[in-house]
Amino acid sequence: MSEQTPNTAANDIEQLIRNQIKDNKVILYMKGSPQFPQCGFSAKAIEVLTQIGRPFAFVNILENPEIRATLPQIANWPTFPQLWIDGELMGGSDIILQMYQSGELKPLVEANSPAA
Ligand SMILES: N[C@@H](CCC(=O)N[C@@H](CS)C(=O)NCC(=O)O)C(=O)O
Repeated sequence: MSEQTPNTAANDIEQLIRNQIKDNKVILYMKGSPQFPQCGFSAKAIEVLTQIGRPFAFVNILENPEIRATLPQIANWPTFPQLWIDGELMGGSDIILQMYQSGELKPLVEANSPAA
């Protein structure tokens, strides 16, 4: 039935996101790419993760409008970037920076991402 299509599509996107978060222990949803962040907040998150120096996955939400629309509802967090570690949302760029400065973030990333 055609009226089921939107819900089915939304469920597919939600499942895709849940799989990304499950399959990638450190994943950043961001605007642009690590090489070319397209927002100052995403650039700040990348600076921190680059300092930590462990591999991480990323999703460019500018190229994935469905993820951009759906993730904030799943996460209950309205903005990007979003850093997820081991299935949990850490937060956006302010929290990422705070956690880095407090010394909390580096060991957490290291525990969830082996050196390349
Ligand atoms: N203080 C926030 C700033 C992030 C923010 O305001 N992001 C905006 C502009 S890049 C955003 O994602 N808006 C929703 C959208 O563009 O979909 C943080 O710590 O991450």
